[in-house]
Amino acid sequence: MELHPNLDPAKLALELSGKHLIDGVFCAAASGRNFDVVNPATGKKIGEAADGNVEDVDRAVKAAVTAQRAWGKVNARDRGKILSDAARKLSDHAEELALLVALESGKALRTESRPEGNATADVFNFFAGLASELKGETVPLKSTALTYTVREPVGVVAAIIPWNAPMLLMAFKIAPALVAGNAVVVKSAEETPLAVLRVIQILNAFLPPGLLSIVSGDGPGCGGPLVAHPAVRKVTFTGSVETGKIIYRAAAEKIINVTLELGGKSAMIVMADADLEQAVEGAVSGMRFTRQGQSCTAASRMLVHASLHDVFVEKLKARVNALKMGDPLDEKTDIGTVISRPQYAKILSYIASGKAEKGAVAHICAAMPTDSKLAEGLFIQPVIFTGVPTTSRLIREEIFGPVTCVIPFSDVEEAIRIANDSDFGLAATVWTKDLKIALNAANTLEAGLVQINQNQVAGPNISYGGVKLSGVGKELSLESMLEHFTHKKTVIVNLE
Ligand SMILES: NC(=O)C1=CN([C@@H]2O[C@H](COP(=O)(O)OP(=O)(O)OC[C@H]3O[C@@H](n4cnc5c(N)ncnc54)[C@H](OP(=O)(O)O)[C@@H]3O)[C@@H](O)[C@H]2O)C=CC1
Ligand SMILES: CCCCCC/C=C/C(=O)O
Repeated sequence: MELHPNLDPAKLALELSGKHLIDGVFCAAASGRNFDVVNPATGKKIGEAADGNVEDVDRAVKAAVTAQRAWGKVNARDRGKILSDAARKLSDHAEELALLVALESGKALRTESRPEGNATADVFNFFAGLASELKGETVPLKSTALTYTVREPVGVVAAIIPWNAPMLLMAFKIAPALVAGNAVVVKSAEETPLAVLRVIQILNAFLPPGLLSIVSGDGPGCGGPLVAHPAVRKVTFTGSVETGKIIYRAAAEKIINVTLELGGKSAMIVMADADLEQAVEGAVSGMRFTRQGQSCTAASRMLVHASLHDVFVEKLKARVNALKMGDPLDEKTDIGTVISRPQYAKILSYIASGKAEKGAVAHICAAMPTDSKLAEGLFIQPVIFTGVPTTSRLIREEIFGPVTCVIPFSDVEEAIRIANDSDFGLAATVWTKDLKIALNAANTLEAGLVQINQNQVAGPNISYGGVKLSGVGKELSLESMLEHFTHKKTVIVNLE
């Protein structure tokens, strides 16, 4: 199979190996140690990442403090212009970035990694265009005083990112932070350090040294010191609830603001009058089967009116069965692998516990790849469970794998009750032709994002973030830049 003759992702991975990017230059870890980066589709090592520790973090943060002082004084529109030029460069490199992320994450190039590369550049473009919105207000306090507010950068931001959409979720954080006048130090996820390092390298060509650094390393040894560093004045994080709590506590010690995006157990409610074909398509895209379900918004609880339940399940099975699992770099592949051995084992244990539930039926879909090169690949066949009690861990816990449950309901009230009976509250969808039912459901669902008759947002400019255990704060909107990456300062001038 001859693929992308001018771009060799294996060569790119090796070139990026064993490096942080601190203060504008590539450097090795202070400890001299690296850890392996593995292609989850083959089990083979593709490179190494620098194993960062407190020393690396301290260098990155100190460089950020110095760079931010000057960057914060650059006119906002000029910062926006710089980021807009950088976004264009990211677009030029989108295919290379897609190949790298496909290689290290196992996400299929056509369905997942290429869209991620393009969306990453788009997020930078979006925030670059918002630079003029960094404005204040005048306050009618009294006629003998001029009272106004200004938006000031918070200073140095720590961005701790996951592996499921590493470039895109990093862009959610660093694009608004930089446009708002901050410096950023990123800690990448151990599984996916390479594509994001290349993104940071590309951006650094446009930015002053030290303004945007990236360190790789493990969570407690590298992410921990970054969050705790006295000069870090804001933390923005996407990942698990457990790590989110650790970060929230550490931020509380310093009384600094955090944004936490901690995943979900999103409900998709298919009412009796729904357009079934549309709902089934929404189930396939919403569950993110093409990413092995490794999405925080995955529609992992499908509540379907009892009158449609059986036919919905049959249609969904047929649709998922048609997806091709295989080599992530092959253009014909729909579904790649899961990310790592621990995640693979965790997902399989959920599937086993689901199968052991009384009354549960596991509908296994899509064929495993047969290519011997992929024999060690972390492929899991999508599973659609039916007959699972709503008390099951399958329905209550985030699996972050290609596993969904279809749950029948008999009336709208029951559907809403089941949907809200969750510790999470990130996203939900409702499928109906009845506008009144749709809007009532939107009003009562406990979720940060509710979509009606669709399961995909077109692009940035939504206020994205959850309630309950799904996190605090918003991303991807003007509000996220203003509220989470600036302080509002009030100035009162006595005119008497
Ligand atoms: N909301 C979402 O989009 C995501 C949710 N998850 C959920 O989390 C589960 C586990 O995945 P996992 O990768 O372990 O998630 P984590 O929350 O552990 O990892 C996310 C990021 O946090 C870092 N980290 C871990 N511990 C600390 C710490 N003490 N201080 C600072 N940073 C830290 C990680 O580093 P390192 O890579 O070194 O561990 C990684 O960069 C998944 O099954 C899924 O349910 C996971 C990813 C994304
Ligand atoms: C649904 C709103 C757009 C945000 C997308 C963030 C993606 C996260 C993920 O897939 O895990």
